[in-house]
Amino acid sequence: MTRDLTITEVRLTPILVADPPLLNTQGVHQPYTPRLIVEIVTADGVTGLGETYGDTKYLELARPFADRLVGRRVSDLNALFPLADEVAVDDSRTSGRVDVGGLRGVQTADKLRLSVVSAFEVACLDALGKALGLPVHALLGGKVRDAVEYSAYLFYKWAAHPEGAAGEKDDWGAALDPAGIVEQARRFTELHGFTSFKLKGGVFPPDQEIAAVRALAEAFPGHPLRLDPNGAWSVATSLRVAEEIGDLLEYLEDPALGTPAMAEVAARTGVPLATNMCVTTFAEIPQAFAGGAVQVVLSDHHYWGGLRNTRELAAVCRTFGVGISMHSNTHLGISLAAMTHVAATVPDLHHACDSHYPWQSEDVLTERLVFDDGRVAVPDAPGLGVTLDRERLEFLHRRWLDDDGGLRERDDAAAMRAVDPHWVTPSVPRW
Ligand SMILES: O=C([O-])C(=O)C[C@H](O)[C@@H](O)C(=O)[O-]
Ligand SMILES: [Mg+2]
Repeated sequence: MTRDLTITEVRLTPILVADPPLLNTQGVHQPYTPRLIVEIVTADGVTGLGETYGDTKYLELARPFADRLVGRRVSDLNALFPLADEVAVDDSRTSGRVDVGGLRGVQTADKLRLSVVSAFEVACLDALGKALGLPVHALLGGKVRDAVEYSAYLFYKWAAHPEGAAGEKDDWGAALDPAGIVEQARRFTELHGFTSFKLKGGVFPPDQEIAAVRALAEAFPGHPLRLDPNGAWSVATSLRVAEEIGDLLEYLEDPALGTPAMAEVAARTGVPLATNMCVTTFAEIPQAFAGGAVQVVLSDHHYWGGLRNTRELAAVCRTFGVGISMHSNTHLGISLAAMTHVAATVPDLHHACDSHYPWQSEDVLTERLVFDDGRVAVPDAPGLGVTLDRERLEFLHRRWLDDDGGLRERDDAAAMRAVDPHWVTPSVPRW
């Protein structure tokens, strides 16, 4: 039977999804965060789904890119990259800028394009898989495991968004000290069975975060622990933390900002360093690997340009004896499915992946993905194996349409100013 894989329509739907008041070194998560849902429709009426960041800078690239795709085939994945190069990136988006206030490393024109391409690549793979009756992991060469392990992503958090701010209520309560973090971790294990834990740090002075890691180690002896202050510490502080709790950590994530500082820390501690900040593009790899700056790269298919690029990154890491795992920002089930498919195909994935998904009370799927014993079963249904809930999509899109513009750009520092009007993004090193 011949199939017509020609793309006849691309639908782009920006949405706002509820996000709890999670703290990081930049500030706090907004009550709602923007995401973009991509639907690619083929001549045969098959629809593929993808998901990426929904801030304006991505939307302004996604729209002209989507126009260029009509008439092409969902199997022409390599053509997505030169096609994306045709879309101009506004210089003001990149000059001297870092992504999301610095949480995701440099912001280059290529990286912005790749962050958009990734959603289209995933949507093409989903459509192709549905057309061929194959799961996405099969299109990537086949799974080497049946379930992918994720870690509990612990955050310092407030009980609620600031008084008067929009937002959904959550029942996690506040977590602002070691006891609160341990309680959050317990709840994560009860709900989802996670056995490894990552604490988002850089929020409180290092001694308080050291105390939280010690409390976790005491409550969960022998379980893998990570601490990620998003580059908030000096080299000296990073070394002190490594000295004090290094024996409790699976790895320390981006203790200091930038490859030279990470290399300095790495040279003077035996604690492995992971990053989703100093190696976020292929161009950054040579310097970081040559300098021994990182021992684990946290991939993220959104900004590395998709699932196939993630596998290429894994191959480069393997070549240089650098470990690989996965970073996460706020995301929904389409992306969790995509992460799970690609992670299932990477043989040397030896660390549990990060995922914000448990923090997301809203989704655009008819059925949420579940963590069982901290793992997501790799879907074997055609494509990604997920189904869009069009009513939910419409509802979340309506929220985006109704927003006066204040929430359409993720800005954790601005969200913090709702509570502390004098708050500015802390200069680095903060400690
Ligand atoms: O591992 C990381 O650095 C992150 O996950 C960055 C994220 O942006 C996270 O800090 C967040 O969303 O607050
Ligand atoms: Mg990180």
